Amino acid sequence: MPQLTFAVPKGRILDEALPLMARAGVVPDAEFHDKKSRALSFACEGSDMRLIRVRAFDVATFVAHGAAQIGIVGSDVVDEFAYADLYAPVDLNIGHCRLSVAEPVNADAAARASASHLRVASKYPNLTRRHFERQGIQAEVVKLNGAMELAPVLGLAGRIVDLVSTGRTLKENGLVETDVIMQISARLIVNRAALKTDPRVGEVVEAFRAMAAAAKDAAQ
Ligand SMILES: Nc1ncnc2c1ncn2[C@@H]1O[C@H](COP(=O)(O)OP(=O)(O)OP(=O)(O)O)[C@@H](O)[C@H]1O
Ligand SMILES: O=P(O)(O)OC[C@H]1O[C@H](OP(=O)(O)OP(=O)(O)O)[C@H](O)[C@@H]1O
Repeated sequence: MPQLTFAVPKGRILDEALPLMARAGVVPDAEFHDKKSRALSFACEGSDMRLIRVRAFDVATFVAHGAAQIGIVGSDVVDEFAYADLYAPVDLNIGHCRLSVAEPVNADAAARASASHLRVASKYPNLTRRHFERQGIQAEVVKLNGAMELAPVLGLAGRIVDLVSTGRTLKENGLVETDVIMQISARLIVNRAALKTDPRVGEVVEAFRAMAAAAKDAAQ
């Protein structure tokens, strides 16, 4: 059997995910923690699994295409892509935030209510379009990869759709949250075909399921 590949995101979920992974038996080798290392692929202790560290959106792409069989990623990314080949069986209860619409504090509420078309800056074009479609509004999405909060001030878009946790970033950039589109947390994801054909994938899912259930019991 070829080596299993587990994809993790480089960003902020990783610190919270590593202790959960360890409880499920997935422990990267020492090189993973070496800040000077330029390696992107790492061995795991006590197993022949390989860990790859990639950008959050790319975790879903690697897993959906079967290049990695397992991964960890925010449900924002899972829902934005909606890949048919990707299955998200375990809520890891970390990386909590929400996807929201925001606009300048001093925005004209009357103009907003009558708008049938608007321009929105977001890293999530599909979720953004879908949200406004449900309200009968055709949204033109300007795709940005970060610092969405700058778009209204600079006239790039009237509103933004972005992740919010404490709300500090919105506040410090003169924006106010107007709608919550969805609550988000990190998920274990697997490639559906790999889950069907490779028993090792199911074993990893069960280990994470048991770990998540034990964590939930401990929290109650
Ligand atoms: N403020 C936040 N609070 C909690 N979780 C967050 C927050 N921002 C993002 N997340 C979660 O963490 C995931 C990764 O976010 P992060 O900001 O680390 O990546 P990124 O900088 O957008 O990624 P990349 O650099 O690959 O584009 C998001 O997809 C989301 O699920
Ligand atoms: O509500 P808050 O607690 O302020 O968090 C929200 C911020 O966190 C995320 O950005 P991040 O810090 O990951 O930077 P980036 O996405 O712009 O790289 C998100 O895109 C917001 O900008």
